[in-house]
Amino acid sequence: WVLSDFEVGKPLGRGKFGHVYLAREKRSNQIVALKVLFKSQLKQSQVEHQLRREVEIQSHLRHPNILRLYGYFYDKTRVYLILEYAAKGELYKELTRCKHFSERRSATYIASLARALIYLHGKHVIHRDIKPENLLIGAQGELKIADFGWSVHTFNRRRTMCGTLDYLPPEMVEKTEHDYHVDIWSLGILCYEFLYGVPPFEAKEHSETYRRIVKVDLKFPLKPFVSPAAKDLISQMLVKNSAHRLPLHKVLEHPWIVQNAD
Ligand SMILES: CC(C)CCNC(=O)Cn1cc(-c2ccc3c(-c4nc5ccccc5[nH]4)n[nH]c3c2)cn1
Repeated sequence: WVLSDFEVGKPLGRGKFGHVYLAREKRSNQIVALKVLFKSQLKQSQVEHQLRREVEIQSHLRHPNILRLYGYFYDKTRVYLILEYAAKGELYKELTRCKHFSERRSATYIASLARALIYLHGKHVIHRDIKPENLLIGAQGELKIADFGWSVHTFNRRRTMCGTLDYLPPEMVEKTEHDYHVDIWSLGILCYEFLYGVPPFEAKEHSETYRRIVKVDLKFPLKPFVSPAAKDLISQMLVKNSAHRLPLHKVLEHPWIVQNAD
């Protein structure tokens, strides 16, 4: 691929390492999201090797709820990633607009994320940044995990450096070992945030958020009304001991998911 294969359109978003543009591949007329990364910035952040590895992993992932990486190319100064275009944009903007989602919409999203995570764990890939900022919505309203953070493999220092702490599980806050159970914790946080519009351990100060996470200080507000079944599922995922968190296949069998997910 070369840049002239594409007709580049409006910017879709700005990431830490570069911008994403709407683009059309001229021969096929296929609409894509073209992410442009500056080599200079990659070099100074020493992420070139990590980027190469993530591109390698992502290009082999095929799942309806994981944003596709179709390919990549580079020129003298930039690296270009050819990504799937998600026609209905960023999920967190939709969540902000709606304040919170219905139980049916939340359960449908959680079920598709659980299936995507089962697929990823089957490929020994954990720790996707599954917070709202990293989720996009496809043309049919389906959820797409768009891993902005390149946190595909086991270690991922990125999250603790910047971005929200709300999604960190106790074992990460306490800097102990962590494994794929972290994704079940994050799914529980996401389910809570879909239903209430805010993450469960949100606090003004980081130190207070940390304290609430390690204590699993889980409280369910009276408003908006959320069914006991939904609270039951969240309570089985936000468990301090990672081995006791509800396994992903059990999430898909939970009554709240079975009764509410499309
Ligand atoms: C290291 C590499 C393999 C990671 C690859 N993944 C990423 O770079 C993550 N990433 C995805 C994007 C991204 C951002 C926005 C979109 C969009 C999109 N569709 C929109 C519709 C309306 C308004 C905004 C939209 N953004 N579709 N696909 C995207 C893809 C940016 N970074």
